[in-house]
Amino acid sequence: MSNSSMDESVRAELGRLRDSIDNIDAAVIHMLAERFKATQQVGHLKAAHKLPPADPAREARQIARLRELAENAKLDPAFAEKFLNFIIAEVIRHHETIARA
Ligand SMILES: C=C(O[C@@H]1C=C(C(=O)O)C=C[C@H]1O)C(=O)O
Repeated sequence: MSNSSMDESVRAELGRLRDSIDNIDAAVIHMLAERFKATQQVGHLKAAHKLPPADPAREARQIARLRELAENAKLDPAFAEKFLNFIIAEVIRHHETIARA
């Protein structure tokens, strides 16, 4: 294989992989948008019934569940936990804003 044809096959493979990454990123964004739609509704429900924005017991159950899912999927469970905590922190911030409104 000459240098130029090897470069071309690498470029094509990189392009295929990046197309797949772009599709996955789009799916992640759409799934997050749906999740935030649901959590906003939870925020309004909690505010209407004077429930606290955060529910640490629920969070602990979710973290345990996601860590197990991550392990089964060969994803670093510590990363899965950090990722969920990052999202939950944003959700709680939204719930606090709703409760103050
Ligand atoms: C969405 C909720 O509110 C908070 C956010 C959570 C989440 O983003 O999954 C989980 C627990 C709560 O701290 C909830 O109580 O279900």
